[in-house]
Order: sequence, then C-alpha cells, then structure tokens
Amino acid sequence: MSEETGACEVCDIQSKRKCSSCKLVFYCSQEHQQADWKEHKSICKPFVEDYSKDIGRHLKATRALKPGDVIFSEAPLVFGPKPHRIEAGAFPCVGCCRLLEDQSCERCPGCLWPVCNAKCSGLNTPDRHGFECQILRLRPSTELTSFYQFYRFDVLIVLRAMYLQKANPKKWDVISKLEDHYECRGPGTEVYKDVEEKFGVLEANYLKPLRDFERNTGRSIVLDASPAIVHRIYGVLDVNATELTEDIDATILYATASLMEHNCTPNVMQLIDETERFTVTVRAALPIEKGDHVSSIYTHILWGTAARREHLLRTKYFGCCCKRCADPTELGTNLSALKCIGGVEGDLCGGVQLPLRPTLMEGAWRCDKCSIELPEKDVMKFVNHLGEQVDKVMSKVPRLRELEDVLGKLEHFLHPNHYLIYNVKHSLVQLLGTEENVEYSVDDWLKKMNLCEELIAITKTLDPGNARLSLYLGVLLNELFIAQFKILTRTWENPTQNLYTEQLKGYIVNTIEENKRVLEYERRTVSGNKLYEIVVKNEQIYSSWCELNSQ
Ligand SMILES: C[S@@+](CC[C@H](N)C(=O)[O-])C[C@H]1O[C@@H](n2cnc3c(N)ncnc32)[C@H](O)[C@@H]1O
Repeated sequence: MSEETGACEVCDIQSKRKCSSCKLVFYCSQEHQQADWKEHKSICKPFVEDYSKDIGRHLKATRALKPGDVIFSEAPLVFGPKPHRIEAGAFPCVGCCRLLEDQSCERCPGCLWPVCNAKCSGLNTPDRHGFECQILRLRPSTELTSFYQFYRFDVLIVLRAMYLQKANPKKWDVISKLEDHYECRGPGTEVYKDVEEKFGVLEANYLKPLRDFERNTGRSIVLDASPAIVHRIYGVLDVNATELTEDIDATILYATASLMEHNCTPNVMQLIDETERFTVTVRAALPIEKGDHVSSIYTHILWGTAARREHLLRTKYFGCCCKRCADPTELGTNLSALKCIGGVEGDLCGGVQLPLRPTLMEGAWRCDKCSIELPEKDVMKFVNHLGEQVDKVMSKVPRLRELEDVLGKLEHFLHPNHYLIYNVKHSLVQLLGTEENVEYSVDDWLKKMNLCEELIAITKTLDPGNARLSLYLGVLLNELFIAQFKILTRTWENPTQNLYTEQLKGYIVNTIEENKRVLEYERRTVSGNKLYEIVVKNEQIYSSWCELNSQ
C-alpha cells in the first residue's frame, strides 16, 4: 500500500488505499470502492500492461477509446542531454537542454559547464543538473584541449540515471525492468565499443574521483557505477527513450510510454509539454477497441518500408511486421515504388517496381506490368544514391529552382508518390508563389493547389489519426488555403472564370476549419502554435475580404 493518503471518494475519510488501476483516487474500504465504480470507471486507467513472447511487455486497452481521449499522462523518469556524442555545432545547456551556439556562453556557477544563463531553473533541480554538478566539480583539472572533447554532454544522462539508485529507488526499479537488448549490443558490436569509450570518459573524469571522494568522506553517493550498469543504462535509453530535437536537444525516458509497442500506423499521439516539466500526455489518435494494443511509432513515418525496417532493426533490434510493412504498396500509397525501366523497343512498360516480400528484406522487386525482377540490394543502393542527392540539396535552405531540378531527376526513376519525391515536394509547395517579381497566373495557383491535394492525400493515408504528421499536414493545408484564396481573388470578378466562386468559398472554409482541428493538440508546441496563429490570421484575412466583396 502507498504511503500517500487522500480523502475517500465516497465519505471523505483519509485513507491510504488507492484504486489499484489508475492510482489516482482513494477509498477507505472495498465497499466504498465498489459503490463508486459506476462513476469512476469512465475516468479510471483505460489500459493494462500485458506480455507476449513476440513483443515483450505492452499496453492493452481495457475499454473502447475515441480519438482525443487521454490514455495516460506522466512525468519523465530521466531527462537530460542526448546520449550521442556532439563533435561540432550547437550543444545543450546542462540546465534545460536548450540548444546553444556560442561557446563563450554563461557557465554554471558550480561546475563551470555551459548554460543558457546562470539562473537556469534546471541547474539546482537534483534530477537535472543539481546532482551531477557535484560530480562534475570533482573532475581533476585538465587542460581544455577542444570544447567538444572537454564537455562530453553524452555522458551526463548516465549520471542522472545513476542518481536514482539512491534518490528514488522506485524509479530506479522501473528503469531496471526496461528492455536493453544487451544480447544485440554485447562485445564485438560497434555500439559496445562506443559505450566502452563513454565509460572510459566517465571513469577517468568522474567515477574515479567520485570513489575517492566517497572514501575520503565516508559517504556513499552512487550504489553501482560498474561498466555493466553503464552498458545497461545506455541500452535502456537507446531502446526506450524519446528524443526532442527542435530547439531543445534532450532525451527523455518515461515509465509507461516506454511500454507502448511500435506500429508504423500508430494509434496514439504523444504531446510533451515543455512548460510542465516535460510531462507527456498520450491520447488516442484513432478509435481504439477494447483489447487493442496501444501503439506509437519508433521511426520516421515518412520513410519507405525498407528504410523504416532497417532503422528499427539497427536501433530497436526487431523486425516490424505491421500491416503497412507487409503491404508492398504501403497502404496503396506506393511510397517506395520505382518506375519500371523495362519495356519493348525503347517504350517503357509503364509499370511500377515493388518489393515482392517487403518484410524479408532480401527478396526481389518485381514490376506489376512486365514482371521484370530486380535484386533488393541493387534497388536499395540506387535509392540510397538518390537519397544522398536529395539530402545534399535539402541540407542548405534550397531555392525553388534547385528543388525543381532535383525533382525532375527523381521523377525519371521513382513513382510520383515516392518518399524522396514527397520530401522534395513538401518543401517545393511552400516556395511556389513566393518568388519576388514573378507574376503568377491562375494556372500557377491551380498547380500549387493540386500539389497540396496530392501530398495531403498521402499524408492522411499514412497517418490517418494525425499521430505524427499534424504539423506536416498543417503546413500543407495552409499552403492549400493560400492557393485557393489566390484563385478566388483572381477569378471572382471575371464572369468567365467565376463560375465556381461559391464552391471555392466552401472549400476555403473547410480548409481553415480542418487545419484548426489538425493543429488542436499541436498548438501546445512552439512551432504548432506559430502555425495555428498563421491559420487564425488567414481566417481573418479571408473574412475581411468576404465582407468587402459581398454583393
Ligand atoms: C520501447 S520497448 C517496449 C517495451 C518492451 N516490449 C519491454 O518488454 O520492455 C521496445 C522493444 O519492444 C519490442 N517491440 C516493440 N514493438 C514491437 C513490434 N511491433 N514487434 C516486435 N517487437 C516489438 C522490441 O523488443 C523493442 O526493442
């Protein structure tokens, strides 16, 4: 029974007995708990933890959930700089993990590590920088050779996890039960070598001085700082943690969210609230039936099957066999399809090349028209080569012409819905209509509108519940609005062109309304809120135009 007490839901008597499922409400007795069940069941935890041989622990819905329903909300177990080495560029503040660029930034008054400002709230919080600061100070004085060699941000999160051994054994116990896949990360693997190197950095700079300190003062600070525990912590983080990437460069480990299984069409959305100590709220994105598994996605939803599966195998150590992975067309989108270059006497057959058995990774690809087969490894080599060309163009802020050029090349070989093409088109559509000193015709705006609609259809098929792509979709809907509104303002005064004015107005209202719905939860993030404000401003511009131009 927990140490906490609270008022019984029925009679207000203080009690330590909690609902064992949601652990949110108290009852003085079993009778009162039973009496309240009719009322409580609609808000009680809607899932249980289950186990299967194939996927290990996972979460299963205990009642039907509709999109938007909260499934759970929880604070991080561990929060800190990512466990990956930074060798150049931006680096995290050790207090809040906000990305910093300037190496001459302010320093933590305790240990002199870089911070966003000396009053950053994370500096004194024990499970953020507060505890590790005392250990970082123990480092023997060494010359600062290179900034990134001296400040190894990738080892801090291990100190933060170790802190829980004594400070919060309950949390440490949860971490101890999480999957680390050591069987795939042992001696002889690249990842093992990498962790050994990190352990060397920890040992020489912090763990040895810490042991000396413990010996000299007679205090015990960290219970177990062995190489085995360091391997285990990195394994648990790599397999289970969530990463923030935008302007905060952090890794976050959650207890319950770690148990959600992977599915390439996830049925939940996760929202991490930066203003609420990175609490995650998990909501149903799709209708979930009683008994369904609760699933999130561990990889990039906009990558093709081979790329997603390879990423999952390399980083999470399992082969995904979900419905999308097993379907060569990826739910009918053809997101990985190539144009077939087979044909008779120079005429292309017009078919598409698709993997015969996408979950085998070594099978052949075959044309759906002429049946020519290609070996998987040749297809992968070729697509990776095209991917590198796309990355090169996208790595700087690309101009419209550069995007059109690379798109022209891709379109020779890939299906128009291929994920590399989607990626280029998503950037291109945002630039169409923005060039200065260019007079855009109604046809140009129609082209932009069609492109938006094409990308919107793919986005909705891959992520029908907006679990991951709400910002992508929000951007597309906003570009669609721009194109629709331009067409309206250009055509409404022209009697030969304004036949569809009322229909167009209906489309515009739908686009705005849909975008507000899509961004409903994303509004709580910085970029989501920025986009939402643009949508609201566009709605006002549209309304003003309608008022001015009403007959
Ligand atoms: C974040 S953990 C999920 C919790 C884990 N099942 C456990 O027992 O602790 C991720 C691991 O769960 C397993 N897993 C999750 N989704 C899976 C899936 N769709 N197919 C196979 N294994 C999966 C894999 O072992 C993966 O590395």
